[in-house]
Amino acid sequence: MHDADLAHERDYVAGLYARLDELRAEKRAQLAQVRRAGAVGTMQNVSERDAFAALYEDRLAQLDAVDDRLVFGRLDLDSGEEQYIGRIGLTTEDLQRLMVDWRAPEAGHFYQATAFDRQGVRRRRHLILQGRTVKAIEDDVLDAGMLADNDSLQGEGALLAALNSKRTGRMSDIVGTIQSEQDRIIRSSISGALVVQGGPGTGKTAVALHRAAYLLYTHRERLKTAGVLLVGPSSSFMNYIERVLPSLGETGVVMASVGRLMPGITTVAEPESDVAAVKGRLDMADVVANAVANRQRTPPADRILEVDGRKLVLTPRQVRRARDRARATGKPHNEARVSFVKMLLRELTEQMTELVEAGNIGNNADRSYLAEDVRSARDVRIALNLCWMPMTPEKLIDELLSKPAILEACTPNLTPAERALLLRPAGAPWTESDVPLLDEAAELLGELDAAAGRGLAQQESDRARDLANAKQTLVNMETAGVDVLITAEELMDQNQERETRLTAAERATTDRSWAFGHIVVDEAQELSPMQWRLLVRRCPLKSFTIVGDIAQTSSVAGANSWQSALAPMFGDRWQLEELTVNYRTPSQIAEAAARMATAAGLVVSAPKAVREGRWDPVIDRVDADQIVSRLVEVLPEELAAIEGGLLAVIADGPLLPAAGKALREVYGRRVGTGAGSYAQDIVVISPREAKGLEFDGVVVLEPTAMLNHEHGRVGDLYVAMTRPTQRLRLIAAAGVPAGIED
Ligand SMILES: Nc1ncnc2c1ncn2[C@@H]1O[C@H](COP(=O)(O)OP(=O)(O)OP(=O)(O)O)[C@@H](O)[C@H]1O
Repeated sequence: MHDADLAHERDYVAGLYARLDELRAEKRAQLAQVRRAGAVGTMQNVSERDAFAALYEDRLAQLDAVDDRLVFGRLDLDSGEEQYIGRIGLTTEDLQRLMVDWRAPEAGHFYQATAFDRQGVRRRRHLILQGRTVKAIEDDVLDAGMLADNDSLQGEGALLAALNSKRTGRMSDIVGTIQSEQDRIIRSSISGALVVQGGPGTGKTAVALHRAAYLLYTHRERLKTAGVLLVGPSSSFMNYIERVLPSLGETGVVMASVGRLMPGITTVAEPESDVAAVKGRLDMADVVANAVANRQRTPPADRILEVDGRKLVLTPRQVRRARDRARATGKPHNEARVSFVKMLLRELTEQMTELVEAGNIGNNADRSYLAEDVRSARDVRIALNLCWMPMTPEKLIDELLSKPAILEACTPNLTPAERALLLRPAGAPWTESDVPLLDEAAELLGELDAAAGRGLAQQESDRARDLANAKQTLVNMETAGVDVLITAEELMDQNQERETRLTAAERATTDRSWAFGHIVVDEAQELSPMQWRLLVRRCPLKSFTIVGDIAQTSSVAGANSWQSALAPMFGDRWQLEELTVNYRTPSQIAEAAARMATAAGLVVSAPKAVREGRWDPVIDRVDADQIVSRLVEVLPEELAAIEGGLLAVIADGPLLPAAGKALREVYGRRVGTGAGSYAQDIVVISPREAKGLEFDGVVVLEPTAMLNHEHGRVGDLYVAMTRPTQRLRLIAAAGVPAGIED
């Protein structure tokens, strides 16, 4: 019976792939036709042809991206209907449904139905594919009545197969095996802030990515113009996850690490965690505001300005009045400067006119040229700039952090020690924790070239023009013999969508005022209050998915509780969901990590591990000068245990370079160190770099150093111990942390 079922599924799945190929061929033919039509010159212009080509290219790219594990499930419903669930929706030519997109509402039953709450499902079938062939099927029979005539019940096999597979250094999607507690979160409402708390390995990152894909599918209208931003802790983490969304057929998500959120600025990690903590405090917003106000100065005494051999006087009172009026406009510094300058120039021109007229009584010549003389006089330009200097965010923050006098003037609430932490050489590289300061400055300074945005009337006339172009394009296409099944409005919207999608990604790097429709934040516990402030500015609707684990916080600027982290930006308007099952780490290792963390005083939500491992954690006790040599000695054993999988050596401080050097001597280019090296099979990294990643085997060097490190947090060791999917080894000289000594 099982064989018959398998044969049936193979036939069906072959049919799905045949349909996919057919659609691809169709789109390819349409694309070729458009290109040919363009080449013979019947197009109105090249951009119209390109617009049509882009439409087909997009569809083709989506169809190409879903080849791997195209279909993964089938539901047998009480109604007798059978529904296949896959990466995209497919229909026959005459619109009979062949496969349902996993994000469609009816596909939710595939992930949520249980024997207690069947939701009209009699049987859920997992299809496990190898290439395009069904290799195995596994059934969850939810309706007891079916059990009698069915002997192919195989429970959680698909999940376990996925979990036991070797890691590649890149995350893959979990669309075929999403579990019900995860699915509930993925499909929850878009409005407001949703916090997903979960211990290590509970699928928080996976859930965050699938949720982004779900939201784009379900709220396409709303999100196509605004876009979704996905924020992660580091660029190595972004590399790790970057393939997941394309594999789900989504390319409309802008992905950025927290250090990349200020357009045009590249950053390094903040080397000192104490510095990060001060820069991350919310009162830094006041410091930046003070720095801006500090650039709006009143001269201490009258200033004499020479214009064409005449002497004008600029008084502190005049400057103060102009400053107050300019501030009262409520505009940012650079834009308010226009009012300030205009007012003072008017007053100085009046003075100049009086002086000129005093020497030419009775002569009523036109004196309008005087305004230009005053405006362009060197003395005037210098004086006005000194009173209200046009500023870029980079210059403002660089000077704030490098000039002790400015720093002191702008930080009345900081202690001298805190000020000393902030001080750095002029022109020093920007760090991740400078980004929120730069962003705050950009907000308060405004555009240097305060060009007005496009007016409504302009937008309307643009739309009318686009529509006329789209109609003409369709006429041209039909004349050229292309079978056009689309209206002019659809074509125009499609083009605008494409434009905006490109623009959403582009504008994330060029326009800091872009407002996203939704923001997904991963490893959110690491964010400082100032980073939160920046993110909320990027999504004024406050539509957020926030995932993280408070117990894994390693940044000193990060959060101790969701309540304290979110209250300043969200008040109590956020909802908490929890993930409770650990899919990554075998139970022996997960329990050891939780015991260690609890003994060290950390409150952990220790999730239940979904599987047992083959090994308990291995602990080696050695002398301090033997840590690295022991590592080299045991590495062959560790590599053999994980049979060609990925191995990470996690260390901190001087041990990190020492381990990298020693291993490279033996294993050469197989060893990668630092960000971007996850293509290698042996990786030597710090706990911070390991955050969010996973490996088949992990060796932790000197665990107590991660606990007792001056700025370290228990979270660092907890992160390190919860990275493996198979095996964990600790090499310890300075004692074994409480909770795991045997
Ligand atoms: N439903 C699932 N089906 C298959 N694999 C899953 C499922 N849920 C999670 N996983 C796998 O478990 C591992 C851990 O997931 P993920 O990295 O998303 O967890 P996390 O909660 O972000 O972990 P951490 O906080 O420790 O970084 C990944 O390999 C992921 O693919």
